[in-house]
Amino acid sequence: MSSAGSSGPAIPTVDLSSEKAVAEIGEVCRRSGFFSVRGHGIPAALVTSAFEETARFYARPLREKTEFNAGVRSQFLGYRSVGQEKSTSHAGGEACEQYRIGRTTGALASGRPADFYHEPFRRCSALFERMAVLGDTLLSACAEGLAQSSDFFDPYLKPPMHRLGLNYYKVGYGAEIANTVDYAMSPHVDHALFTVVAQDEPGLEVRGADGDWTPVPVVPDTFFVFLGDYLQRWTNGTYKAVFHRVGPVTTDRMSIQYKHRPSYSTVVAPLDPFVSAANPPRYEPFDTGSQYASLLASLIGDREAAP
Ligand SMILES: O=C(O)CCC(=O)C(=O)O
Ligand SMILES: [Fe+2]
Repeated sequence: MSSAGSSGPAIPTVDLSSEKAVAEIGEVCRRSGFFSVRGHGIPAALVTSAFEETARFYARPLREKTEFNAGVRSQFLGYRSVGQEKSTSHAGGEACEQYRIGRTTGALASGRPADFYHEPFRRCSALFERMAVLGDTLLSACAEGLAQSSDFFDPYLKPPMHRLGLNYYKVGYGAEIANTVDYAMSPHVDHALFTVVAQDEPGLEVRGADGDWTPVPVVPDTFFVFLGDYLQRWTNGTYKAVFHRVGPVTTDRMSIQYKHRPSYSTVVAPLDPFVSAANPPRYEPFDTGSQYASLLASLIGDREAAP
């Protein structure tokens, strides 16, 4: 395992093409829950074209972007305008424009099909598919790192509800929505097994076990991976979920975040191998269907355009 990062605790880098990768991932998920990956096989040109496509979308006039508005009927796929997502830590909103692609579930009444929301994002959709394969590889390694079989989590991902997020942080967006904090996205833990991030400019920061924030550098050909709530909950805290935020933005910035997620309505609670009389469940069950959907509705509201 090598290290990258100019300040704060070093960020370990795992080379996925190495035989040691599985052991390293297991170790780092217990220790801090975050690491960089290289040797992942996703072409740099695909990531570059996904960023270019994202920039082209955000350069469109607002009235065109709002045709793709996220809401209950889109199952929160699509466009979230600046500040539309409320902060969980201050009175304002998140100082960025956002977009989500992913599949919908038949368990909820759907309006427009997911294809409609993917239409402006052909390259990002191709990247999404590659990320899902990478996500499966990482999840197998996470399982093996827990001394379980590589397919241990597979029954909970049939079908998965992965998401690709495309965020744009323009300088001044915080002031535009009268935020009184200087960071651009509030500290939070993701509702996911883990998240894989590409940034075109630095800005992402992660909180370590010591409570200090570490900036995540932009390193060519690497992605940054951090664990979310669901793996911490399933493993009863053996694996660590990572608080993260986006600091003050001094240069326009984009991020692409891939969230590896279980199927709709999976109830995530500490699993048997991680619970005993000496180690009782430390987390309540969380329903990734109804509980997750009402959380999104409370944070994002419903601005979906009429079909
Ligand atoms: O922009 C980033 O780097 C991270 C965004 C994020 O944390 C999220 O969308 O959940
Ligand atoms: Fe996040």
